[in-house]
Amino acid sequence: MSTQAPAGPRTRQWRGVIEEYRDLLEIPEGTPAVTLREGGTPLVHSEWLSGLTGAEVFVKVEGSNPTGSFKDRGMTAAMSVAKFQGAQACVCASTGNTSASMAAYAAKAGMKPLVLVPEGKIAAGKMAQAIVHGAQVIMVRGNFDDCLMMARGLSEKYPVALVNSVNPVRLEGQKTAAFEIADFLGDAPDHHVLPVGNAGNISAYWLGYRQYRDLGQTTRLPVMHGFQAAGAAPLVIGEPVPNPETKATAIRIGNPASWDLAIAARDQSRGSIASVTDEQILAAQQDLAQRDGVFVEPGSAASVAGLLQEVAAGVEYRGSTVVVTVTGHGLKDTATALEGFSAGGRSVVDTVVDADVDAAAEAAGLTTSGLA
Ligand SMILES: Cc1ncc(COP(=O)(O)O)c(C=O)c1O
Ligand SMILES: N[C@@H](CCOP(=O)(O)O)C(=O)O
Repeated sequence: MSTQAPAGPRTRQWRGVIEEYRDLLEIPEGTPAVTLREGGTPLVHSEWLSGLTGAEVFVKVEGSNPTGSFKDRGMTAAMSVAKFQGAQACVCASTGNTSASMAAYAAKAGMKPLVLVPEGKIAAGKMAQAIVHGAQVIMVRGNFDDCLMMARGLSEKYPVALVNSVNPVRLEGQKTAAFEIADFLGDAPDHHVLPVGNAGNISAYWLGYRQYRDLGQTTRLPVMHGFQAAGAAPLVIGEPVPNPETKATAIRIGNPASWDLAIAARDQSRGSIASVTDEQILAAQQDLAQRDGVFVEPGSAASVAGLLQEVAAGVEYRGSTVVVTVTGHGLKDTATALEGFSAGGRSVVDTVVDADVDAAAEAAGLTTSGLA
């Protein structure tokens, strides 16, 4: 161990995606950043998924953003521009994460946040975020698609900025995840796997990958693999789903706003958009948590479930580089995670003992020479 003090700071502070990539973003010149220093999220090597696929698999952990999801990348951009253009209030429809993110950035910007959510279908953690950040939350008797129709209507009729991903500035912010991945790997990956709901994110990644390739920052484009929940898979069946249903409430969306952009990303990359069941999603959530130490929410685990499904079907990844985006933090929806845990046949609380060291050791199967 050195006895010398370090010469200077070991790390510089990450400045947030606008300041890190401003010259690559289409936002009005001179827009001051409303930022919580989002982005710069970990790209974690997965020994588990690499072993299964024969590829080098990395997990892009977007739950490490300030409000716990990838939405923050888009929200810093949309809210910065809205504020710069004089908006005093903002609105979004949400399955939870967009509202949590918008509420936090509205607080930072000093704007009034108005949230429209499908009644009874938002995970408790996300709802708490929106409320605690001071949003006015309106519950709608309907699904996300109804809420988005209302949010669009409100922004057309009243002076409120719409910050869902139909606002193109949101995609500008979200495409920075592709830049970060390419910067870290030194090139674009061969394959990119991610969950798809309203379809803004797959569109944003594709925008980012193409921009970097066109600028000569990368030599190739990845094949995009999107995954929807089986009960909410309009892009897979090729038509809107009037009553989408899935335990992965984040992606409980029947008529994605960025439909055409997502199909373009799929086709231009010679990729695919397929579906996975809720059982596969919850199993993948547990596996990722227990094998790689990354706890994600169910909607995020659709990407991991999708990769596992492709490997089981014999899709060949050997020798390639694969990035799997996991979009939101597991702590946002502990109820569904624990439900999935019990459904897998395990009791949530394993054991209760008296305050006694040996009783705890016995319950844990520990002996003085190791594990029993
Ligand atoms: C955690 C999570 N994952 C994935 C998605 C899907 O992203 P997108 O709507 O951009 O397709 C969402 C929101 O829809 C989400 O909240
Ligand atoms: N999962 C999203 C749905 C809205 O998506 P957006 O990207 O269009 O804002 C959410 O968290 O609300």
